[in-house]
Amino acid sequence: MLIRRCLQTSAEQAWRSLAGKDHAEFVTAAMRNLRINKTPSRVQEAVRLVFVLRPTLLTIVERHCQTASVLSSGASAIVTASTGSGKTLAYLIPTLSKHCSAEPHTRTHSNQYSPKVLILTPSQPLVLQLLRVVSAFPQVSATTFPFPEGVPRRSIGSPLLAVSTPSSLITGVSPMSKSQIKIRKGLQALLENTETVIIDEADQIMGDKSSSQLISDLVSVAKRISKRRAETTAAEVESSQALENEQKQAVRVNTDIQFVFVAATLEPVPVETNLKKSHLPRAKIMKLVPNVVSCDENAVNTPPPNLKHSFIKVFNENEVMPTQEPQTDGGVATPKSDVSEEDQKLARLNDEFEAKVRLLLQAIKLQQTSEKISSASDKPEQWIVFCTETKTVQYLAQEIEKWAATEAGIDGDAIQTLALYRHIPEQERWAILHQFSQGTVPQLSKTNTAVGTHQILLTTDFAARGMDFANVSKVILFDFSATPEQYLHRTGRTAREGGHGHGEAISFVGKDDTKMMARIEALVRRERTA
Ligand SMILES: Nc1ncnc2c1ncn2[C@@H]1O[C@H](COP(=O)(O)OP(=O)(O)OP(=O)(O)O)[C@@H](O)[C@H]1O
Repeated sequence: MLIRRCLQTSAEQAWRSLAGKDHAEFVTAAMRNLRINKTPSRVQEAVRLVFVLRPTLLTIVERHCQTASVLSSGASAIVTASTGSGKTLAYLIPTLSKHCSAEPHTRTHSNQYSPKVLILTPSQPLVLQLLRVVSAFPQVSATTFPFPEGVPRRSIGSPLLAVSTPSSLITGVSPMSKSQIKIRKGLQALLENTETVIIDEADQIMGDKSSSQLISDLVSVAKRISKRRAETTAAEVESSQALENEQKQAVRVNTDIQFVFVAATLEPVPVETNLKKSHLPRAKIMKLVPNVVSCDENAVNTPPPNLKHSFIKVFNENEVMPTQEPQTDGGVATPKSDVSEEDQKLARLNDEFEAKVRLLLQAIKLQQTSEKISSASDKPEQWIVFCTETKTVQYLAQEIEKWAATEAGIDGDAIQTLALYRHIPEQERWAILHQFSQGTVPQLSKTNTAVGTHQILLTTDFAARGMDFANVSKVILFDFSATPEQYLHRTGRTAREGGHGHGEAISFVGKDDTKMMARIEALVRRERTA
């Protein structure tokens, strides 16, 4: 424990020392820190890595200093910071620099396909997004797990990093059977050379029964592997004459497989009284990995600093709901309405829905007309509209297109709607994600060149977590969030760029959403006044 703390402190000092350096010093210090081999190609790669990432790296080092130092030390950690604050690079930089700079694999076992770093994330789009981020590190060999079909294993070789979803991991390690024994056996083979396991969106993964069972299996398999490694290493180290006592202990410490749990939301906000504390994700993690270190880089469950929140009520606040029983008022009975309560509710929901559609169209029109004032930029204005149900996404996509084609003063050709949801064919889904993340609108043939283009992604919670689109200026909650966590993740698709980005979240609030709105307003106010 003491050795681990020493390692952590020295790593923290090393990372902190990078933050205040000028460029030349920075490169030298970073390279020394990354302990890159002095072979020409490695030096070139290291320089490229440091130069390409330098501005981001500097802020990350400053902002996520505790995370960088804890992860460099090899300790298991829970990393929490708000959406868009740069958690991905905050865990990738120390993890990859540690593994890239390590001397040639000292502990390679028979399974040459076992990755050094395994990352689990809840959905396939996030798997691909992560691989895109990792491609900025030229020396890192990364792949999906299961390994891509049709690619010979020889050409994959020994990947440094593999990314998977919980369900793909289970299928990959045990394709024919879902029996616990087979899965654990498969995990044993997969983790043979693994040194770090990262669980992104950890609250979502720990909140799902089968995924959380998988994490528990991973931890127990990792314990067994770590124990075996420790025994082997201890025997080798003890017999070595060259190492000092302290060095021998340090080698022993590093035989543990490191677990890193990453999340923007980890506890319900505020903690639900009817939930047992032991069922909460953080408690579950701490039970599984008792020596885990918490790196709460800013308070957990907080919205990004530059995000503006607006709530628009779409119901008549003065309307009095009829009660079920006839009321007596001074002896005069109020007659019971002919229309059933259920029908009245349906009529109200219908009115609210229509009001939301009108508001959305008005907002688009306002955007289009204000764009005429500012000169059109080459990048489209990007919005994300969240709906609860797929059928609302499909309906809105059609409605906006129809409206834009006929509405006076609107250049329909300048507006592109993209509808994204879970059950859309995979090819189409990738095309939409690619188009929106690139911010390209190739098929638009604007008639009015003074008008900027406007790209509107209509989606469900399928795209609420983790998706990183650089230029989203507005998130509209067409359907209000059911929980504060859902609110934080949906609205967190804007105001990103490591916390430097600005954005606006507009929520349409129905009568049934008022209690949740009060909770969320309190959360947002708490953050503003903090
Ligand atoms: N210091 C920085 N300056 C500018 N951009 C940054 C900085 N740090 C990170 N970014 C960028 O901010 C974006 C958001 O980062 P990332 O996807 O890691 O967020 P996150 O914290 O994981 O959010 P979420 O919880 O929503 O998944 C990325 O495009 C990243 O490159």
